[in-house]
Amino acid sequence: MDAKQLQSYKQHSTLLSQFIVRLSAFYEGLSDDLDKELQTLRGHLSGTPNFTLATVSINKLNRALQSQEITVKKYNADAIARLEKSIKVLQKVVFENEALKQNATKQLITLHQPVGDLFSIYPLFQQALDLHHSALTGQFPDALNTPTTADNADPANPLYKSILEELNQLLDSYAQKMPNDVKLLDIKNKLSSGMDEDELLKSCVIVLRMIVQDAMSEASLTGKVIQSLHNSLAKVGNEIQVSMEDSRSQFKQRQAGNAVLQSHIETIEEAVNHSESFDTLKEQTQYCVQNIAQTLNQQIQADTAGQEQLMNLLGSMQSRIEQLQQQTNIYKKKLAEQLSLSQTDPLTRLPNRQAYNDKLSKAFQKWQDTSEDLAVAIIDIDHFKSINDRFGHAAGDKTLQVVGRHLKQHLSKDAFIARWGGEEFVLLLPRNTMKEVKDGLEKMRQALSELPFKFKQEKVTITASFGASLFKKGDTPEQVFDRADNYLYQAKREGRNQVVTD
Ligand SMILES: Nc1nc2c(ncn2[C@@H]2O[C@H](COP(=O)(O)OP(=O)(O)OP(=O)(O)O)[C@@H](O)[C@H]2O)c(=O)[nH]1
Repeated sequence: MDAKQLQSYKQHSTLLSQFIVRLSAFYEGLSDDLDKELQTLRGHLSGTPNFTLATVSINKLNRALQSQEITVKKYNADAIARLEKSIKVLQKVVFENEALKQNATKQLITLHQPVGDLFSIYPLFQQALDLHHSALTGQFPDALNTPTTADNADPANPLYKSILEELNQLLDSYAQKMPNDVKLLDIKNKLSSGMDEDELLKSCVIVLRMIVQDAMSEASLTGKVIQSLHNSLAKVGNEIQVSMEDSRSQFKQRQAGNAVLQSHIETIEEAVNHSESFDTLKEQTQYCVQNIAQTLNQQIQADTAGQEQLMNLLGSMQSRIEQLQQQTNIYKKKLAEQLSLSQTDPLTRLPNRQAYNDKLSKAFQKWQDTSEDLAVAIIDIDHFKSINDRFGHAAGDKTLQVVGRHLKQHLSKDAFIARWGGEEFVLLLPRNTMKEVKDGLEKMRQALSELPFKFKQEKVTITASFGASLFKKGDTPEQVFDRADNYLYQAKREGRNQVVTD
């Protein structure tokens, strides 16, 4: 080897050593054993490289890297499984947000593609993070290819909107229970004047804490009532036990007394049969009669004491049972109130969706049994958002109350109305032909459009769109509801303020 070749060889080996040192630093962090060996290798190659020792180190690293490959594959598979799980959870949470739901589905499809190396997992994490970020803030990063909004708490974001609505409804129901609660009033005020994302989250936490506390005190009250019922029943049980034992011992005493009486009577019989003189007979009989009178007296006393005891016991049992009845009545009333509260929309005081579902299942059963006509109608106030936007949330609330009352007033006795949610109401109309349903809804619609609303000195016309459908053979409640809902959207599409039916 000449000097030139030697020089070139030295240059190559220095370059290679530097490259290996850099590459080894890049791979640091995969495992402690690898890190140690990589450090050793870097030591052998830095300064004046010692290739003999470096070769030993490289051989060791080769073996270690082979087993690391399996670990990395497992790590990738685990990470993908976790990502999939978290996106599926997210999908359930954002089920009302079409854009997010679609992005989540796209992500799931990407996650099903094979992932080879360690680095291709990072973009997947990045996408999942973006998706979660969008769900939390309503912002859609460019990576998700969806429109972005500058404002985190974009009021047009459906998720933000639905959280606001839910919060509003919760506040309404709690405001009835605690009309003077400062925190609730504060949240209500902030809600009506607009909330940013931070405030919305803080308010949700406060309301959640309130719900948990309420549920806990409810449970503790229930526990106390049950405990008190249990104690009263245990006392009644003990008293009955004592009374039964007393009765048993009284019965034994009476039997003993009867035996004494019997023996005195037998003695008299004996005396009558065998006495030799009248005086002896008289003496013996007198003695026995005295004993009989004494025994009878004792028995009468014991009976009276026993009866008094029994009367006392019955008296105390009666008052305890009355007490129990009072307690159970109070509790029954409370349960009935709770049931009615849980089935009532706090704002309009109309039955809520839960109550509608209960009523529907009964009405559906009846329709199956009797085949009597049954219709479902859905009513949606037109451009309701603009009432909120122009006159404020409180005006929107008032409108919902007035419209709810108006609709209820126009219903026949056996019809049922519930607030479905937001600005939507749902009706169950039994024993009406389609024509009768349509005529009735038409009158309702007409009368609503003539109601004199006035906000901030401005006269406002409120109208609503109606969709209705009759149960037909083989229908499920969901199918009828969907048909009515489609008619409602047809009414909206065709200009609003109209009724569309089968
Ligand atoms: N004040 C108030 N507003 C509510 C309540 N529930 C829902 N909303 C609002 O109702 C509005 C409904 O708006 P959209 O679904 O866009 O419908 P819309 O403006 O009625 O328009 P169309 O239905 O298409 O005629 C949203 O702005 C909700 O915030 C509530 O309890 N009180």
